[in-house]
Amino acid sequence: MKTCLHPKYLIPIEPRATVLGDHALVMQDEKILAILSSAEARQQHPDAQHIELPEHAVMPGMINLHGHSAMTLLRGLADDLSLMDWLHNHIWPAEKQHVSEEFVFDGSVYAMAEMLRGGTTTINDMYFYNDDVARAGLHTGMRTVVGCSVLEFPTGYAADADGYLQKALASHQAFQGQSGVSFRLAPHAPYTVSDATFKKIVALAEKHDMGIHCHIHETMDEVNDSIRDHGMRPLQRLHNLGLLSPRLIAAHMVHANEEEIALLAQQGVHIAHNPASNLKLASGFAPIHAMQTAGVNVGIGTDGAASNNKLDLLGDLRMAALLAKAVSSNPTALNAGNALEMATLAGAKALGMDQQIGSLVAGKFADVIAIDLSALETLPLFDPASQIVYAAGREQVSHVWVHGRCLMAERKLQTLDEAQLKDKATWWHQKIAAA
Ligand SMILES: CSC[C@H]1O[C@@H](n2cnc3c(O)ncnc32)[C@H](O)[C@@H]1O
Ligand SMILES: [Zn+2]
Repeated sequence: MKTCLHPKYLIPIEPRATVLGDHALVMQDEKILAILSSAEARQQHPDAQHIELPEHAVMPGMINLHGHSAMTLLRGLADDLSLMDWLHNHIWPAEKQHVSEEFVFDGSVYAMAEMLRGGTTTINDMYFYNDDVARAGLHTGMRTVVGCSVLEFPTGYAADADGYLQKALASHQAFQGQSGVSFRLAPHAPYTVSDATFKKIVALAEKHDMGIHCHIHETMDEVNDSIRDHGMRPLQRLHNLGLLSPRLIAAHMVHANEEEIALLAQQGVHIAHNPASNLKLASGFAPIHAMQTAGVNVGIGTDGAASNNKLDLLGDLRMAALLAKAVSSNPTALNAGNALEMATLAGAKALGMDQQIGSLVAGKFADVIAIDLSALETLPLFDPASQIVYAAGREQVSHVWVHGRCLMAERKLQTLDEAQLKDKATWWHQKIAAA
């Protein structure tokens, strides 16, 4: 099947800072077939379904580089706390009581519906019950990278680190060959994973060619506790254990000094920046501009809905751009074009998927979104990239395709029933509130 999009503006991300007018994007089956002038597209592809998007910008679907999808069901359960208080006294007890296969599937589907409605087409997740996160991805059609969590302590999912690792490898094996779903090893954090387990993870990641996803340097407490317990900062400890490499996505990295930024660049580590969660938990201000200047690849994430509390990548992108300027005292830091790249191609690079997604280039998967810029809030329109990053809201995302499949048209989800999803969320609320 062939579909031709005719938007007002086409923002392919590659080549950098390009905005095309009077151009069309041709999708065939799951791939991008061509980008060419609108007139040529009509002439060369008369048999295609032609979709007119006269007020819209079309760009690659956004990549949420760090999330815990199922935590939508815990949204608003514990607010206005520091990370350790939030985790130890509220979230981990709630997870112990409620997290199950059903919880993870329902919560993940719900999160994916919210993310798709906001123009996110790929989620790099990290949670428990790997198979159920993967099933949620297949059910919704969202491109899903399942981070298979590893911790030293028992949960309802596994008894110990080896148990989590076995489950990770079993999930990786079970879904081999399924397009749209892949797996990474996800040690939770330096303060919940031992040296021995980190070493096993490095070896397994190499053996099975898997990426690694870990919370690192999220708070100053984490850094100080590591100096107390290990005699060094977490990043140095992970470096000594061989974890720092292009396989690694370090979520947060709020506290990084100059030497650590140089080390991240040298080792090719990717960063998932989570501005909203970092602000809400008062974790700090990540030195994103310094990292980018040093050559570190930085993508953007929402973190979970229990610490954000939205899964609104577009909103968080605006926050990231504003914060980058304030933190570096430099108004040119993270301009609109670079911000869009952060939410697309940088995320794809971090996942090792930049040959498949992250920009609108012939041969890549057709993960594409359209944003209606005709709203009162986004006029007058001088610069589409500026308007998307600084002025548009996620509710202006009108259409979403993943793998060439239309998952939202004119803001209506095509594969999911919104009323049913809301009923499920209410059911879970009653169950959790009653406990
Ligand atoms: C093992 S992955 C899931 C695990 O991580 C917890 N979590 C969610 N958000 C954060 C965060 O920002 N820092 C550290 N840990 C977080 C989640 O509740 C799960 O227990
Ligand atoms: Zn997180």
